[in-house]
Amino acid sequence: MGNQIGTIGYLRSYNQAIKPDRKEDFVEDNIGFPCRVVTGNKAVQSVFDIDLFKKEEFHFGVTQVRKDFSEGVCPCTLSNGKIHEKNKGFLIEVISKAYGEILTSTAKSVLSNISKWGSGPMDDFESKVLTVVADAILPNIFGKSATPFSAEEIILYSDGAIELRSCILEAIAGEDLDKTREALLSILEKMKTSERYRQLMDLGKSHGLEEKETTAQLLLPVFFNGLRGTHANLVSSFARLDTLCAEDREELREEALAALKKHGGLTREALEEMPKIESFVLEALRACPSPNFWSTIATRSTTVPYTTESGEHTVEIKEGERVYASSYWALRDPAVFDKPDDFVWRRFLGPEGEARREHHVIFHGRLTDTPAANNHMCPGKDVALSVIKGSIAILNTFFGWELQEPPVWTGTKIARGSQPDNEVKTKSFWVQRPEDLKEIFPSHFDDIRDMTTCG
Ligand code: HEM
Repeated sequence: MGNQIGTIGYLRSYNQAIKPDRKEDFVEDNIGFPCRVVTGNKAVQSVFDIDLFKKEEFHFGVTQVRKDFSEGVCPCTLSNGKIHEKNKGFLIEVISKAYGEILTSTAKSVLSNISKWGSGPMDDFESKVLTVVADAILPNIFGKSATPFSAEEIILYSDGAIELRSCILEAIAGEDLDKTREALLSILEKMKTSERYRQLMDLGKSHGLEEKETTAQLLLPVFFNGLRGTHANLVSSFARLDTLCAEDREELREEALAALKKHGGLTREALEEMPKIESFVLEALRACPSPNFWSTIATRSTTVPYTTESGEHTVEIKEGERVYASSYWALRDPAVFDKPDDFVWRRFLGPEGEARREHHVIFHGRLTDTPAANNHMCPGKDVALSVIKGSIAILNTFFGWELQEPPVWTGTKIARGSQPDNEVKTKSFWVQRPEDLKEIFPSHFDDIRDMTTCG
């Protein structure tokens, strides 16, 4: 298959274009360039080995980072070797500092944003959710900026900073990057005037990074990997709530309410007492993960062993071969997830659910693994899970809504990633259990109570 046909197939059918037959886990394919597509859950574990597979600098699968938007600095995610270790070491420190207050700021962000939403239809609901994510995460990294980062500029910058790979489409005629450039400059200005900018630069220096490199690592890795990644998975998790029956929604609500009451708010102890919320969120992230792939290049010719239902296999990979691993299909591998196409929100409960975390590879590693400077696992795993679980617990417990359309996921829409094919828009939004909301979050109650209440 040629590059052109491969591109058309992938852009048209996205995950479905690489649907596996489950007999072979390293399939030769073309998704705009020749590659091995890896879809088995056990097989992707070998792709995490950074001695065998490296990142293609500046490239994410079918897309590439525009060098003029990153000042020619390769973002952490796509760097290798010693440079990756410096970048990752710095970001691990930045993100672990952000983790301390993440639940307090998540509760504050969700409730203060909701107080501005009103109860009428919200056609821009998804961008409102991005503001929630930005307000929860960014103050823990940059301190309190005089002017907060806006969802609009984050979308403009992160959409424009990435383009289709040049070998796929020579150029997208007439693309207007002026707005992207303006958004980039606005984000940079807010970063530079933020409370913690100097501290961040000093931290970068202690990891051997110059100011330009430190700034670049705070841009794409935080605003694209971090915010857009968390946003896509939160929108999906929110929409999945709509697919549950009323009894199941109530069961999740009761669990969260008891934990929030007992601990007087969204604390780490409270979240630990919400295994059902956690299982629901992990299942939402399994059913439609964002990102849905990892692209790598073989560092040397090698023989990779792997197991499928039909037994033990080996595959010969040549040096320089592109290996494109699909988390979408790895998380739907029937060898490790029973009835993978069904949304089973209790899947990650109990001892069996605990064991299944080993196969939950959304963060580029097992959920039970630890991100480190010498692996490519996501350093924002705990921050992201706290924001998503905390937001879902508050939304489902104290609020009700009706969507304009029921969500549908086909895995065919590249522009939607993990989110439902149809944009999530609300028809109405209301407060429920106002007395409990007042008891647990008194300082937010006055701002919210004017919304229509119910229950
Ligand atoms: C649910 C939300 C998130 C998911 C599913 C996710 C997933 C991932 C995945 C799969 C990778 C590896 C990408 C690759 O190798 O191609 C990655 C890398 C990364 N993520 Fe996340 N991420 C999320 C949220 C975050 C957050 C909140 C942050 C930071 C605030 C963050 C920062 C990073 C960074 C810096 C890397 C590069 C790691 C490296 O190169 O070693 N992510 N993430």
